[in-house]
Amino acid sequence: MSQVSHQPELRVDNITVTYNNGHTAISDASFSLQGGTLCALVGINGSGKSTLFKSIMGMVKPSRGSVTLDGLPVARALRKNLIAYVPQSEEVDWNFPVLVEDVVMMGRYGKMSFMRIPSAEDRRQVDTALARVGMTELRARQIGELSGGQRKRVFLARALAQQGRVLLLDEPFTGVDVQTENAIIDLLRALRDEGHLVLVSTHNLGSVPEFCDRVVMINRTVLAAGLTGDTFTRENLERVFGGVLRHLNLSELPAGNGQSPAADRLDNRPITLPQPESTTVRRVAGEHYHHD
Ligand SMILES: Nc1ncnc2c1ncn2[C@@H]1O[C@H](COP(=O)(O)OP(=O)(O)OP(=O)(O)O)[C@@H](O)[C@H]1O
Repeated sequence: MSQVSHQPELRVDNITVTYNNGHTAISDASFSLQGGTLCALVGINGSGKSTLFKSIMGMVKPSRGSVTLDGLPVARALRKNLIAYVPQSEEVDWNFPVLVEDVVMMGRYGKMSFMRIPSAEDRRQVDTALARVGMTELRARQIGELSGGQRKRVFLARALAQQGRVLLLDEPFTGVDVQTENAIIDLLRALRDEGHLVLVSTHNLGSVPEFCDRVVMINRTVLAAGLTGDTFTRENLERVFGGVLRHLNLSELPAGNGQSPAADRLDNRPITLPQPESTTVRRVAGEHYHHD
């Protein structure tokens, strides 16, 4: 992606999303974000993070409220290819026989004619995107032959090739090694510096103050949103994660007075977001960590 000419504004206004089975996953959720921002979306399992992404992507339709980009209804913004989405890897069929470079070329489809014949520019953007995620050497491999971390890089490259102004990433750090996590973080920072709006859901709370300018905290609605130093506080973490946050030493976090950036307090400390399962092994802040 190149420097964006104009910084986008994403507005989510009072959206409510109810699935066909009657379950309301999000109620009255609102926040807005400007370009040149790297924002974390945090919340427990089932709090509605993927639902929020899917409603921004027009994949589920809110029964109330609206999502706009620069004042355009999101459907129009999507038709203009302004928003790119990197889904959770579980949502992808890995048995589908397709080469890495073809997956990345899919990011260009919205810019091609009906015949989908790639132009020199399309090929150049695919080359650039593959290089930015360090996957040039594996471009001719089948996607199903790659490791989990490599697959994540490929889908990130597909989003880069799309050249959207807004980039949504659903848990890009799950199952990746520290080196890949650092590479992804560096890339997201570069995109932010180029003026893109990057919204990333993550379970790795320890890395949030380190790399995110802003945070949106949800549990079926937006409970807090703002600058990380003001928002990623003990008080708000307790509201979002409640009693399940027993592994976090809350006394070491700021109390929520906006004075003290949480980043100073969280360096190199493993913080976990407990899962509903009774026993999980999770990589937290670069370490393998076991809890019951
Ligand atoms: N297609 C669907 N039909 C009915 N309910 C759904 C559907 N998709 C999700 N839900 C429910 O909506 C709620 C929010 O789900 P969502 O996937 O948005 O959560 P999440 O925050 O992304 O969770 P996780 O951290 O586990 O990925 C959950 O209770 C889930 O069971």
